[in-house]
Amino acid sequence: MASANSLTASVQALTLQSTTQTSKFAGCFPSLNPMDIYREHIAEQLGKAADIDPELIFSRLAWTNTLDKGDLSLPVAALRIKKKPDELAAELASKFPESDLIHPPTAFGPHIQFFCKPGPLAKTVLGRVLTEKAAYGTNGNMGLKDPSDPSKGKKKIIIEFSSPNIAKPFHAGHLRSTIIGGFLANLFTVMGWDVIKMNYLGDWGKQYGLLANGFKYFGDEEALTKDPINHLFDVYVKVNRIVGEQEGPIKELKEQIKAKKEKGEDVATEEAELAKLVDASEDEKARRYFKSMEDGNPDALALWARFRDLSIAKYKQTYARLNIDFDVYSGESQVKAESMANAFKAMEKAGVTEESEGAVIADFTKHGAKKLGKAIIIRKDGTPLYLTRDIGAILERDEKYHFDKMIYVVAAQQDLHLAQLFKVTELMGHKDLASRCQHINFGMVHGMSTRKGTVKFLDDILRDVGDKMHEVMKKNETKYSQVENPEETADTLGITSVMVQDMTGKRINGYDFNLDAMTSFEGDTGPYLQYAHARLCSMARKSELNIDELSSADFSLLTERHAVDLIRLLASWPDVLINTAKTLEPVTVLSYLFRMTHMLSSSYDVLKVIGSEPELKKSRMALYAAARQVLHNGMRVLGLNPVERM
Ligand SMILES: NC(=[NH2+])NCCC[C@H](N)C(=O)O
Repeated sequence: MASANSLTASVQALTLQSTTQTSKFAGCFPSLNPMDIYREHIAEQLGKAADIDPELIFSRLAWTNTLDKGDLSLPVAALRIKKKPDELAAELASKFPESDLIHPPTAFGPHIQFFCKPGPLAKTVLGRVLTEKAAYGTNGNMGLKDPSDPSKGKKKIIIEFSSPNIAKPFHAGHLRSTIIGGFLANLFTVMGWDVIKMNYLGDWGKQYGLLANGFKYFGDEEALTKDPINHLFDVYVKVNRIVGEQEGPIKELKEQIKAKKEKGEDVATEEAELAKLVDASEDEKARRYFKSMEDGNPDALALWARFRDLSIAKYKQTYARLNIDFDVYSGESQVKAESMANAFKAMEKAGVTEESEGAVIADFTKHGAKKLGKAIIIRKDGTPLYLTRDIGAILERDEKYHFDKMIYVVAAQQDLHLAQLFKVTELMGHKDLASRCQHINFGMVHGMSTRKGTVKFLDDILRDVGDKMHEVMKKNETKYSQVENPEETADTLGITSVMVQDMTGKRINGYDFNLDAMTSFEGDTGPYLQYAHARLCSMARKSELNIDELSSADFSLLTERHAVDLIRLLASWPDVLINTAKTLEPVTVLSYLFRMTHMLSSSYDVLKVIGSEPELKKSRMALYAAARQVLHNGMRVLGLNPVERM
């Protein structure tokens, strides 16, 4: 399983080996990243030939988006030499000495394009992929506090994601947060960070009172243990219906009182009646119940804790299907009153808060942040709010974990909330803490529902997509009969479909949840990606070669353009990961993987394995095995489970 924990092991093995082999350039790891061998080489050679600081050249060498632009490119304007860039590029290109590693470079406008010579590249890249396996592309040095002194340890990151609300549906926003957060956790893990995965549950508030009372009327012990999430939701819906029914008469009576008062009539009877209605209402009972929780009533807290524990146990099962396990189940309930009180004092002292109609508010417009408006910090009745808890929590986490970075993966609908949280933190005097925090947001998903109805629990969605994939698989009888565990494979393919659809665009773009589109084999979909992986696995089986011995193949036989381009693409995988650590976009990885699958599918006819001479067969199989490995590594970072047959 591609849990972040198993990824950690791959990273560590390689990092240890790389620290013994360092480069004179900062951030250059030739033993981890083949392209760094080339960057180092170009920087030194060009530096010497043209008398330019090699460090400057090294830091300006960029990767390319398409292979026709070279393997590395140097935008010469960045060298800050007073000459027309086009002329300078031509001049420097001509000065570049003959090299074993690089073809004579060409100037293309203001860029110099460098193309690697295929022979040595194939040897380095394929050799490494086949021996480093899951560790190829990882870079444990990126997460070190001090890359020149590993004994100082790793940087620590908290990634808070998923964070559903107990007893309410797990909606599309939580699904996206789960997918993106899981991906970020894997990404930072392969970059050598110490990652803490945190789930901040919506597990506190008046809705709990409602739920607890509702459970007295509609609860069923057996149903609760069997399927807590669905049962609690049922109870929640039923008791909410009563709340809805009671609202009408209360509202009516309030209007009557208002009208009578305007006419100057006596309303004593009506007011007494209203007080009675309100007092007996579920809403008021819920408020009282929650108050008893806040006051520490042991019975109320015990019931709440049971609901919470059962829900978490169930969530864990669902997360496991997505290859995710959390290190910490925190939640709104876990924020200490003391932390909120301390935060409140700090806010008061810093002049962030003020009184307004009995409540305490923060008016950001007075603190140079017009767009953030005003926010209530403490309600009129003295109770804290969602924002207040987040303020307490951010301080607690800072104290407890001493993190270098914290990411909140939350829908763009909460942009204002997180901006307010970070601003308050800064204004309270924790500017440094605020600067270590980042909101990773994302757009909305429309129309997420199952085929049978609109129930929006994650399990239902995953089951539905899995069923659909099962139908698709059954259509190919011969293949279907060879799949060992078709149900499990269908489940994996379904989950892949959902996740790939989610990661196809930039995070901020919303999309329509489209069951037919995501489960199709046409286009860049999850099933297509899995198919590409399964096909490479099948090729390895049919070749009857020993995959562990392929690194001894003669790579110089791989001379065709298709082979060379594929190797060049495999060479860039470590750079793709480094770039992803900057964009923090799953699509950066995903589009790389689809580029590879397209290249593979156009290679099969040209680079045949079966039927080729033994040596050629072996070297081509080595190429495909390396491609499979990188595909596998990329899918694992995305949180996908690559299948071997389908
Ligand atoms: N620290 C936070 N506020 N995280 C986001 C929590 C999301 C919240 N439970 C919701 O469903 O809307």
